[in-house]
Amino acid sequence: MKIYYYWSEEKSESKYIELMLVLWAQAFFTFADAEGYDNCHLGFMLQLTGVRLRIVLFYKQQIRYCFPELNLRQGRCAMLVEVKNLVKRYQDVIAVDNVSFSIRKGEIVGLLGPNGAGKTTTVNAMVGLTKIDRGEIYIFGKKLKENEVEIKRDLGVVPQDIAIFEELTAYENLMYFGRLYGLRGTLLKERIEKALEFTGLLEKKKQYPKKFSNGMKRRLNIACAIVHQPSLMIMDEPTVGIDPQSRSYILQAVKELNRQGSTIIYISHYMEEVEEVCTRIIIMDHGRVIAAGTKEELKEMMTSEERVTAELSSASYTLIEKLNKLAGVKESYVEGTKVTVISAKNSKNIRDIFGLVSESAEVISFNVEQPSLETVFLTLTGRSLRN
Ligand SMILES: Nc1ncnc2c1ncn2[C@@H]1O[C@H](COP(=O)(O)OP(=O)(O)OP(=O)(O)O)[C@@H](O)[C@H]1O
Repeated sequence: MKIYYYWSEEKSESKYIELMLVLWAQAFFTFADAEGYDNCHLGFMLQLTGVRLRIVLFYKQQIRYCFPELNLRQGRCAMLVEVKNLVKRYQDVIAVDNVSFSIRKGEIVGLLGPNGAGKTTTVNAMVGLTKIDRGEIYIFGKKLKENEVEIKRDLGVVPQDIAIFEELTAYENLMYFGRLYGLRGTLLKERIEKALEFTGLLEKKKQYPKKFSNGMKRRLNIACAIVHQPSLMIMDEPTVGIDPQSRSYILQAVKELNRQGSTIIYISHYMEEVEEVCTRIIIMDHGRVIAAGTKEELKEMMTSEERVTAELSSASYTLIEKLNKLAGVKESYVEGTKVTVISAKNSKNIRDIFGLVSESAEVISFNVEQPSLETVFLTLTGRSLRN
């Protein structure tokens, strides 16, 4: 079992005592590296503030024991983002209805839902653009309400509507946004070059965005959001209205940003994009979170049966009778030369099905059908994602 230890970033008055404590602890435990808590089941945290020592034990990223008192702020350190019971109303419309979720460092979390589901309102609240009616938001372990300026310094936002200056060149746009984040001098120039290179716009740096295609504008929008190399990126539908080539470029860039250390919240109503880039998905509808998990977990949650189809050189009713007698098979039927077999979940009868169909005729194709996220969404909401 790996053990993780975490040092609070609060100023300690004695680094020497901290060091002694670590040396003492190391005599008893094997440590995982400080970044590795995601894989750790058990951990402890020592914090020394002034003369006060606090010991926190956690299990599966949850605080289980804290001495001398439970300090929730520290408890949230394992989570990069925590949204709790968020409510936002616009007159009669409840845009966000008691939404709670948390995000760990290193994740790419997809916020998926149809138009009007409450996705943009949720992230606008997270970046302080929308005043909320109820709830709490913690980012980097700090309460947004009290630490907005500090939090925003390490946050990158790609808004749904392209937010660039058409009358400034691509380079000047980045200069503007870089300065907003406090970058100056050589560091600013280096970061601009990097952001332009990253988004494939280096050769266009002296050009004005009004001459850019929509895809290039979207890429410049992203460059402006990453120029200060934020730890957390929020991308609100960054691929709307662009050509497939630019879309693929942006999706690759999202993955690369994550490899370089950014945690990403990716909002979309394109199921296939979310499936491609996200490590976890939160599905919203009518202002609520209706499901969350990895795509495999979501599919698993929704599937009650397994479906196998086989295209054969010829298909007979004798084969159907034999298939129907197999353990776990609920139903099988034939349409022309195509045979479909529906079994209960986890029947583990694929080998037997293949055995029977291949005995009976030549197998042209054999597919074990996987449920799509679209099916998951339909099952959960009763409507298609892009209605
Ligand atoms: N400024 C506003 N004034 C009034 N109602 C609003 C406002 N902003 C959003 N709404 C309403 O709140 C609900 C949630 O909207 P929101 O934009 O958060 O959804 P969304 O999931 O981001 O949708 P989309 O994919 O279309 O951006 C909708 O019913 C919308 O009409």
